[in-house]
Amino acid sequence: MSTSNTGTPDVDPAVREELARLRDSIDNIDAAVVHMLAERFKCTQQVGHLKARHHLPPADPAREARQIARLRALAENAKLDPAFAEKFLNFIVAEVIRHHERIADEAVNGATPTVN
Ligand SMILES: C=C(O[C@@H]1C=C(C(=O)O)C=C[C@H]1O)C(=O)O
Repeated sequence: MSTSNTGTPDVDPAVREELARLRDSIDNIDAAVVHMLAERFKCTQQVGHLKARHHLPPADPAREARQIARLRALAENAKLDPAFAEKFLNFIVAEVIRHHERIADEAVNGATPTVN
Protein backbone atom coordinates (compact mmCIF):
# COMPACT_ATOMS: atom_id res chain seq x y z
CA MET A 1 0.00 0.00 0.00
CA SER A 2 1.42 3.39 -1.00
CA THR A 3 0.16 6.86 -0.16
CA SER A 4 -1.00 9.30 -2.84
CA ASN A 5 -0.05 12.97 -2.63
CA THR A 6 -3.53 13.77 -1.20
CA GLY A 7 -2.64 11.84 1.96
CA THR A 8 -5.22 9.13 1.12
CA PRO A 9 -3.70 5.65 0.96
CA ASP A 10 -3.96 3.94 -2.47
CA VAL A 11 -6.23 0.99 -1.77
CA ASP A 12 -7.29 -1.80 -4.13
CA PRO A 13 -10.75 -0.77 -5.53
CA ALA A 14 -12.26 -4.10 -4.38
CA VAL A 15 -11.08 -3.44 -0.84
CA ARG A 16 -12.41 0.12 -1.02
CA GLU A 17 -15.80 -1.23 -2.18
CA GLU A 18 -15.99 -3.80 0.58
CA LEU A 19 -15.05 -1.17 3.16
CA ALA A 20 -17.76 1.17 1.79
CA ARG A 21 -20.36 -1.65 1.87
CA LEU A 22 -19.52 -2.54 5.47
CA ARG A 23 -19.55 1.13 6.49
CA ASP A 24 -23.01 1.57 4.92
CA SER A 25 -24.27 -1.21 7.19
CA ILE A 26 -22.50 0.29 10.21
CA ASP A 27 -24.17 3.65 9.47
CA ASN A 28 -27.61 1.96 9.23
CA ILE A 29 -27.03 0.13 12.51
CA ASP A 30 -25.90 3.35 14.24
CA ALA A 31 -29.07 5.08 12.99
CA ALA A 32 -31.21 2.22 14.34
CA VAL A 33 -29.43 2.42 17.72
CA VAL A 34 -30.12 6.18 17.91
CA HIS A 35 -33.81 5.66 17.04
CA MET A 36 -34.17 2.84 19.55
CA LEU A 37 -32.49 4.89 22.28
CA ALA A 38 -34.79 7.83 21.51
CA GLU A 39 -37.83 5.55 21.95
CA ARG A 40 -36.38 4.13 25.16
CA PHE A 41 -35.86 7.62 26.59
CA LYS A 42 -39.44 8.57 25.66
CA CYS A 43 -40.62 5.63 27.83
CA THR A 44 -38.24 6.33 30.70
CA GLN A 45 -39.28 10.01 30.76
CA GLN A 46 -42.88 8.84 31.28
CA VAL A 47 -41.69 6.51 34.05
CA GLY A 48 -39.91 9.50 35.62
CA HIS A 49 -43.10 11.59 35.66
CA LEU A 50 -45.13 8.65 37.02
CA LYS A 51 -42.58 8.12 39.82
CA ALA A 52 -42.49 11.84 40.67
CA ARG A 53 -46.31 12.00 40.86
CA HIS A 54 -46.40 9.03 43.21
CA HIS A 55 -43.29 9.90 45.25
CA LEU A 56 -41.36 6.80 44.13
CA PRO A 57 -37.53 6.87 44.18
CA PRO A 58 -35.74 7.66 40.86
CA ALA A 59 -33.65 4.46 40.95
CA ASP A 60 -34.81 0.86 41.38
CA PRO A 61 -31.69 -1.29 42.02
CA ALA A 62 -33.68 -4.57 42.17
CA ARG A 63 -35.16 -3.92 38.71
CA GLU A 64 -31.68 -3.02 37.43
CA ALA A 65 -30.22 -6.28 38.78
CA ARG A 66 -32.88 -8.25 36.89
CA GLN A 67 -32.22 -6.26 33.69
CA ILE A 68 -28.46 -6.86 33.96
CA ALA A 69 -28.90 -10.62 34.47
CA ARG A 70 -31.27 -10.77 31.49
CA LEU A 71 -29.05 -8.68 29.20
CA ARG A 72 -25.92 -10.64 30.13
CA ALA A 73 -27.68 -13.89 29.13
CA LEU A 74 -28.92 -12.33 25.88
CA ALA A 75 -25.42 -11.04 25.14
CA GLU A 76 -23.86 -14.45 25.73
CA ASN A 77 -26.35 -16.08 23.33
CA ALA A 78 -25.62 -13.38 20.76
CA LYS A 79 -21.83 -13.79 21.19
CA LEU A 80 -21.50 -10.26 22.51
CA ASP A 81 -19.23 -9.65 25.52
CA PRO A 82 -21.63 -9.73 28.55
CA ALA A 83 -19.37 -7.33 30.48
CA PHE A 84 -19.74 -4.83 27.64
CA ALA A 85 -23.56 -5.32 27.60
CA GLU A 86 -23.66 -4.66 31.35
CA LYS A 87 -21.47 -1.54 31.06
CA PHE A 88 -23.63 -0.22 28.21
CA LEU A 89 -26.87 -0.75 30.21
CA ASN A 90 -25.36 0.86 33.31
CA PHE A 91 -24.31 3.88 31.22
CA ILE A 92 -27.85 4.35 29.90
CA VAL A 93 -29.54 3.72 33.26
CA ALA A 94 -27.27 6.28 34.98
CA GLU A 95 -28.47 8.91 32.51
CA VAL A 96 -32.12 7.86 33.03
CA ILE A 97 -31.75 8.17 36.81
CA ARG A 98 -30.26 11.65 36.36
CA HIS A 99 -33.37 12.59 34.34
CA HIS A 100 -35.65 11.10 37.00
CA GLU A 101 -33.90 13.06 39.74
CA ARG A 102 -34.37 16.25 37.77
CA ILE A 103 -38.07 15.50 37.10
CA ALA A 104 -38.61 14.80 40.85
CA ASP A 105 -36.76 18.00 41.76
CA GLU A 106 -38.81 20.05 39.31
CA ALA A 107 -42.03 18.54 40.69
CA VAL A 108 -41.07 19.93 44.12
CA ASN A 109 -39.22 23.15 43.28
CA GLY A 110 -40.56 24.00 39.81
CA ALA A 111 -38.55 23.95 36.58
CA THR A 112 -35.31 25.94 36.48
CA PRO A 113 -33.84 27.12 33.16
CA THR A 114 -30.70 24.95 32.75
CA VAL A 115 -28.78 23.88 29.65
CA ASN A 116 -28.61 20.11 30.36
C1 LIG B 1 -37.00 3.30 34.14
C2 LIG B 1 -36.92 3.05 35.44
O1 LIG B 1 -36.10 3.79 36.31
C3 LIG B 1 -34.70 3.53 36.47
C4 LIG B 1 -34.09 3.29 35.15
C5 LIG B 1 -34.10 2.04 34.59
C6 LIG B 1 -33.86 1.84 33.13
O2 LIG B 1 -33.40 2.79 32.45
O3 LIG B 1 -34.18 0.75 32.61
C7 LIG B 1 -34.36 0.92 35.41
C8 LIG B 1 -34.58 1.05 36.74
C9 LIG B 1 -34.56 2.36 37.44
O4 LIG B 1 -33.36 2.48 38.19
C10 LIG B 1 -37.74 2.01 36.09
O5 LIG B 1 -37.82 1.99 37.32
O6 LIG B 1 -38.35 1.21 35.36
